[in-house]
Amino acid sequence: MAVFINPPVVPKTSENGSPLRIGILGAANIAPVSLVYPARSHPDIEVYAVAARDIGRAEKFAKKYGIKKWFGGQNGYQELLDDPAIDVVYNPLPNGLHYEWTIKALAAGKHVLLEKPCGNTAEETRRMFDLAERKNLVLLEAFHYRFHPAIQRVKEIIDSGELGGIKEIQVSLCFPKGIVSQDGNIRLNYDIGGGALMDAGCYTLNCVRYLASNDPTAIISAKTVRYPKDPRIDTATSADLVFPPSTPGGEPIKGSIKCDMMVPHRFGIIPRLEGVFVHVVCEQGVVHMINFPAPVIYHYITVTPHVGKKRTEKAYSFLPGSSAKGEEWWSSYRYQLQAFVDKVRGRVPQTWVTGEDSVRNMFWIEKIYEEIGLGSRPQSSFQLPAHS
Ligand SMILES: NC(=O)C1=CN([C@@H]2O[C@H](COP(=O)(O)OP(=O)(O)OC[C@H]3O[C@@H](n4cnc5c(N)ncnc54)[C@H](OP(=O)(O)O)[C@@H]3O)[C@@H](O)[C@H]2O)C=CC1
Ligand SMILES: O=C1OC[C@@H](O)[C@H](O)[C@H]1O
Repeated sequence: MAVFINPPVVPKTSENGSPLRIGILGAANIAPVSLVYPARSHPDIEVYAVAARDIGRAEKFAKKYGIKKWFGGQNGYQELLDDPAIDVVYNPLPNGLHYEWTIKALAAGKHVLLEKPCGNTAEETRRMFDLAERKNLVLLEAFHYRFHPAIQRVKEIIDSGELGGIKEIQVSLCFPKGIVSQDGNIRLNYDIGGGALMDAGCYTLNCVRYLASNDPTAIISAKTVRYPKDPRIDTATSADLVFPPSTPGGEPIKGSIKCDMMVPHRFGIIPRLEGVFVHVVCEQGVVHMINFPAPVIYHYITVTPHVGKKRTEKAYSFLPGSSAKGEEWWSSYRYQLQAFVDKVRGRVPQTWVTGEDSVRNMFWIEKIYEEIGLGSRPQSSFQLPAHS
């Protein structure tokens, strides 16, 4: 079994007395990989509780993953938030519920690790980060891939100038039909923030902005494939964007993003697996990375200069001698958890995704939805009661 899902279990040995205790809102499919396994090898965080709408489901999840406490039923999520033993909340609810439950968690005084995308709109995102700031709490949008050394290495290569200025950045996250089940999948439900651009596309947009070290200045074009059963949902979206030049007096960068959650199989039977990459064309060469969102499973970075030898790099951990922590088997989620705990504990994390970055990412998701004629996903009507 891959080490990242079966990591060495370390004793909880916090310098601060007891480890941080984290509670999960929802027995979400992603939670074992994104949090439960990574926390096993972190000495200073314990997955302490889970809440599910159905108490039986919460109990089953808790017992399966060795979680001490569970909450369920109509008030289960709120009971978890009200538990004074809990310091941190992980929010992997459907996108359209991110806002309400993050606001409630912050109001209850908890730090929040929030799944991507932050919410349905930039306005929701801004409000969440404002509240976190007012309450002096940590809030992070879980763009886990940013914490892994591999994408950081890609950025280091293009920023070093060894290949000259950046001309074009393409980021693609497309996966074969069948991965997103069509039966009740949250990604196909408009009311709770579904859509390919929200799901996979938020990574591609985040990544192109990260590599361009900038926000787009314009959308050149965008196109989409609508879900036949609900045309408000995109099953695939692509967009061509313009970014400011990477060098003074240089040409603007062209940024292209592509996401698809239902790529048809080759000859109708063979799943296509080639659609997950970052491709950067510079003045004097090209950098290509395979599998930027799940680099621990497998990745490679090829650097092809116009003149000179092509090379292939891999970056499963930071370079020896670096002060940054990490092991070759750490997943992007484990790197992310390291940074999150560091931040909560008042240390400087190796990497951070700022609130402003998250707000801008959401702003451009909405812009692209507007461009393709689908419009933003519905903004939450939730309001904190005045006394909170
Ligand atoms: N970081 C990453 O790599 C990934 C992140 N994600 C993100 O994580 C979040 C959850 O994704 P995923 O784990 O696949 O989702 P799930 O389909 O597992 O749903 C998550 C939880 O949402 C809860 N829920 C609450 N209300 C509803 C509702 N009305 N309809 C359906 N579910 C509801 C369920 O909780 P309960 O148990 O209480 O019933 C469920 O456990 C999304 O924001 C997604 O974008 C997803 C995959 C990968
Ligand atoms: O966050 C995610 O990452 C990988 C995708 O497969 C998934 O749909 C998405 O939610």
